[in-house]
Amino acid sequence: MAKTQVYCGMFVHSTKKDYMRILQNHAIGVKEGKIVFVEEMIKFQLKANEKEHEVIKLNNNEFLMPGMIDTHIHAPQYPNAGKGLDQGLLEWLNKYTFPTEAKFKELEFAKNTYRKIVRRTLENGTTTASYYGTIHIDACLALCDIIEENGQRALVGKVNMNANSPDYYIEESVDVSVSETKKFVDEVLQKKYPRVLPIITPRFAISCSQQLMDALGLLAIEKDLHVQTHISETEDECEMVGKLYPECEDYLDVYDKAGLIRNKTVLGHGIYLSDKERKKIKQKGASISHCPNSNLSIRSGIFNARQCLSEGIKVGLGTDVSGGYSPSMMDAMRTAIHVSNMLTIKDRTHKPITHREVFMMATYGGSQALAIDHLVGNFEVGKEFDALLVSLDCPGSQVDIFDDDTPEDLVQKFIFLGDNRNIQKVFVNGEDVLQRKVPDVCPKA
Ligand SMILES: Nc1nc2[nH]cnc2c(=O)[nH]1
Ligand SMILES: [Zn+2]
Repeated sequence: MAKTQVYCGMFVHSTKKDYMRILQNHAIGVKEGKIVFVEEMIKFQLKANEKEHEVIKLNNNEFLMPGMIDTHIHAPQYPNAGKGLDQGLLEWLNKYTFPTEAKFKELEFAKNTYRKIVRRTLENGTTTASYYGTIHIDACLALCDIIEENGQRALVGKVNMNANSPDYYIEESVDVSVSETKKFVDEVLQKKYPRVLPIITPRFAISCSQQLMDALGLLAIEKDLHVQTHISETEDECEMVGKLYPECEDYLDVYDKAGLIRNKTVLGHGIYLSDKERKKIKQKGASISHCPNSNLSIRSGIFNARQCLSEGIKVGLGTDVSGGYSPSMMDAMRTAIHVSNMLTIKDRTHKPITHREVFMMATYGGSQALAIDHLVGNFEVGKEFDALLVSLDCPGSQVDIFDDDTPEDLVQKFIFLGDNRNIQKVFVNGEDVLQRKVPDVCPKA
């Protein structure tokens, strides 16, 4: 019989009550990938038994935290990460993004690129990602296989677009777009991946007709699927949506009329949402993916995370590669703080979000945003053990520790000064997936 792995030391996670709860001298028991107990070390020591337990002791400068959850990332845009940030959203899509995504018709190119982004995000501590693919079904299916092979947890969306898109990158008709999506969803579900699910992914209201969104909304309801899309990211985009859908009350209403706003819906950005739209998002149990690096890099706007959190809206963080140049959720945490600080600089009555809120949004908040908080997101008994072993004194660490640093200071220092070198192990369902032997990444892709 497999032993229960028992990690002993310091843990940090978020709960329903606390954005950041630190447990010192605690023990977490993990059996068959699941958390079976969380208790004080003294209590565990009373029942510890060599035959049943494999004890792993953390040192003083190490801690465990939940794996990070990237609620919005475009896998096919990874080749563009760190370049082409000289345009605003709509021009950027046409000049850089659509030409790159069109290349995913080529399956080998797709596979090589997807291997790189999945490895890179895992190394940076992303245990779950909600990926946008492209319109190409074969490439999206390959992305699912590669995620599975590498041991990551994910939602994967075949992108839908049948309007206002270039001739070389558009789906032929509503029928083709819907039937390809159904085929993708069915194939993914049939494969019964333990940790990969399909997500309905209309790109945004500009590139989908109402008829297409209606059909996708029906499909999501019929099969109880997740949904992801973009909303209110830039002012130009909002203006164009107003012109394209004059019969709708507002941007959210375009999606809501189609049945796309559900408790499994994650909306990217939402910078320019009205009070009424936010109220409806909350009512419907949908969520927002805040992508701060992208919002600054392509100059979309300043999202008010404090407002959404205080209204009780579920908010996760996203990298939005490649509108955001960094695939790291640590970058997303830091940049979210800076974006919120900008609001305080403009208005001193604004209460900025802190390391505690961003930690929650990168972990538990992300799991709530993707409606997978019954499975992962924190260290509750019964959940799968998706976790990071963080070491602040590992080789290459850029974090220096001082005698008067408190446990919370260590976590703060990791958020602000840490990087992937401090992430020593990445557990998904109890397995250190960085140790997996996976096919090599082709250097030329
Ligand atoms: N940031 C971002 N916004 C979008 N809106 C529609 N498509 C995209 C995209 O690929 N990236
Ligand atoms: Zn995006």
